[in-house]
Amino acid sequence: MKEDVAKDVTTGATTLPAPRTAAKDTPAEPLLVVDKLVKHFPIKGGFPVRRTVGAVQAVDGIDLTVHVGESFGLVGESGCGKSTTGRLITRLLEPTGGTISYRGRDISHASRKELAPVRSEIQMIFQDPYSSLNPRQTVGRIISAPMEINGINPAGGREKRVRELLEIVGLNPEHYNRFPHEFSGGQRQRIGVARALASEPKLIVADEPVSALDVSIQAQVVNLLQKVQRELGIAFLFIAHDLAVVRHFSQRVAVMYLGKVIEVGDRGSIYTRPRHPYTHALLSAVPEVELEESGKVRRERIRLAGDVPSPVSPPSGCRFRTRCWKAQDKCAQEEPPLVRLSGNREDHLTACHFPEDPTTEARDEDIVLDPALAALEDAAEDQ
Ligand SMILES: Nc1ncnc2c1ncn2[C@@H]1O[C@H](COP(=O)(O)OP(=O)(O)OP(=O)(O)O)[C@@H](O)[C@H]1O
Repeated sequence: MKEDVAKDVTTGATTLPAPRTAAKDTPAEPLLVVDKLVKHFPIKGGFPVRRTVGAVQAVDGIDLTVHVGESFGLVGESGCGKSTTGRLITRLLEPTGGTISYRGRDISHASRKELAPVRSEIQMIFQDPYSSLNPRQTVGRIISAPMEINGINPAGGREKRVRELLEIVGLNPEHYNRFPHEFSGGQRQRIGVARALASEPKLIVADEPVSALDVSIQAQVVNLLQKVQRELGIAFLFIAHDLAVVRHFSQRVAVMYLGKVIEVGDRGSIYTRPRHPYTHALLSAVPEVELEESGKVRRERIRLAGDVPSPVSPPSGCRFRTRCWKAQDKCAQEEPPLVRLSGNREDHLTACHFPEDPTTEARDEDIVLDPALAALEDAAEDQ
């Protein structure tokens, strides 16, 4: 992103510099490799001496690979360990076990000093655009801070670059000296995107970046992130509980349940032929308002019984078995490995002893997007 931002001569609009990778090519080079990653938060108890009496098994042995320039979606219900995974990858948290490799280098336990060159390349966008921006700093200060920290000196100076970034994210460069409270939620999230871009990242971990926003605004911010991902070739780990948003944005998707990845694969495969009952249930729970209105047959919604069990003492074997309508004795005894099932594409892996039928299809119709997101998706497909 050191390239100068070009002015479109016909419209005068600022456009993004040339992409680092051909956005529509299938990315193959691994950027981030997560191997058997574990994060257990200790629970302290006892009196008078406090000791560890248990652990919250927030992330319990997950494998993920994000390729250069790829958008990878991580989905699952609240509490399944998505945010913890994002914070481990950005090294805001120290892993309990496993490894995180970035561009072939193990950064799992790298010191602050060792992490310094990597920190600028891996950025995070947070869920809450209100608490993630310092209210006492101007927008200019907020966005230029990563450049200062990482010693980035763009041609023309940092202020010029901040103004360019404001324009790239759809904000008025004249608002350089304004404070966060002067902006709406969507605008604040755009400031968060500009701040993430300021350090010229190769990977952005976006943790529920639109879930706090109004649906109409969500579409705009997703559109911006998609533009950034495609045009700058920045890889994204897009964390969301909303399958519709992830489908719109991500080329590959991993589904988490209680600290484990239970299914992973390319978007088409996961959404049209989910093999894990949990993925199937999540897909069936996406609102089908439009489907009803259009008179199409309504797919039966799978209602998951009960709540997600406690990550302090997760069920034996398959963690989903206590809510699964297909569970048998084997599910309590043996943890199902995450493997390719027959009939699936090579990169579609599922952890289930009794998976869904591979011929189950037309799942696409289960996913009815909010009209604003649907319009956006249509526009993206036309490009
Ligand atoms: N610092 C912490 N100390 C103890 N437990 C924690 C800590 N952070 C997260 N947890 C627990 O780890 C589990 C996973 O939390 P996490 O926030 O990663 O889930 P999530 O899928 O991102 O959910 P949400 O969307 O609600 O944030 C939860 O049970 C949570 O209570």
